[in-house]
Amino acid sequence: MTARPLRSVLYVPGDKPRAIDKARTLSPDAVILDLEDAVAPEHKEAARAHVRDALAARWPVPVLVRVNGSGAPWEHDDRELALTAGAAGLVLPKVEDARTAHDLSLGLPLWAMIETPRGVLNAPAIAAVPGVAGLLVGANDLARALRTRPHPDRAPLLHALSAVVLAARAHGKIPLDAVYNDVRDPDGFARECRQGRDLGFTGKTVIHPAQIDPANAAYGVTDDEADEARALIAAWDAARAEGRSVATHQGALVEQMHVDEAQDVLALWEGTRGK
Ligand SMILES: CC(C)(COP(=O)(O)OP(=O)(O)OC[C@H]1O[C@@H](n2cnc3c(N)ncnc32)[C@H](O)[C@@H]1OP(=O)(O)O)[C@@H](O)C(=O)NCCC(=O)NCCSC(=O)C[C@H](O)C(=O)O
Ligand SMILES: [Mg+2]
Repeated sequence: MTARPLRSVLYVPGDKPRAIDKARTLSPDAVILDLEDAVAPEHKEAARAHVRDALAARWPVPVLVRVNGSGAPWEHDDRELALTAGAAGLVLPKVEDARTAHDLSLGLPLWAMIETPRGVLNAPAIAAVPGVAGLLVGANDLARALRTRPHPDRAPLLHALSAVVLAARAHGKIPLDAVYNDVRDPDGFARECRQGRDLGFTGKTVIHPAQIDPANAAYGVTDDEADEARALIAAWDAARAEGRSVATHQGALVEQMHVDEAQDVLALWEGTRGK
């Protein structure tokens, strides 16, 4: 369980000051100011200036910066900006090996994007790097690199999505699901959020204001779910008080891991109340 909820993480193009201002008024659990693919080469420098200004302002949530990756002409300036201007973390695209993640863990939490076949294969080693806070799936780049074709239930990507969750969870890191490109398809978005949550992701990266509340709902906890978690814990406490090692709740076995899960649910509920 994360100390902070990360149900929705909003990408905002670094060269769009109006969108950056708007993001400050929205309710994602974190924001990524993007200097990479959302910004055309001729706008990179202006974007860096907008991002620096944005980081100087007050934000209600953590603000990460996605920098251009290794080999790009902007990589050093972008990293210097993220390090000096107050970003809460650095999002690094197309991370393919642990060495890169290690070398670029420069004092800021590193969020490694897994979006190439080599990145997926090396995801466990990348997640194991101490400075890595989490793994983000980049499904557009990954689909292109794998030569898969679009599929409504993401069947061609399922092995990679699960590999990212497995790697992150094995090392206590946070897995965040990929963006959903069609910002005018709420049903498809909700379906993909449910799938991502079922697969074990902590939250979803999003690209449009309209995707924030549905992601928060899909990855959040309802009052009924919180009540259910409390009831399960009460059943466990009663059983333990009677000296029993296991309990049942509504006919189903309850053991310590179910209680741990219920406590995670309550922590998320507490952390997102009113948000
Ligand atoms: C996807 C968009 C290009 C759609 O833009 P548009 O049609 O202009 O949206 P709207 O007119 O509906 O916008 C309404 C208002 O909302 C603001 N807005 C839009 N998007 C954002 C945002 N992301 N953050 C904050 N505010 C936003 C607009 O400014 C309008 O405001 P106002 O004028 O005041 O009413 C557009 O949504 C967009 O650019 N989204 C972000 C794209 C992005 O960041 N892409 C990069 C990350 S995803 C990626 O790289 C994939 C990954 O690497 C992979 O490989 O998969
Ligand atoms: Mg990408």
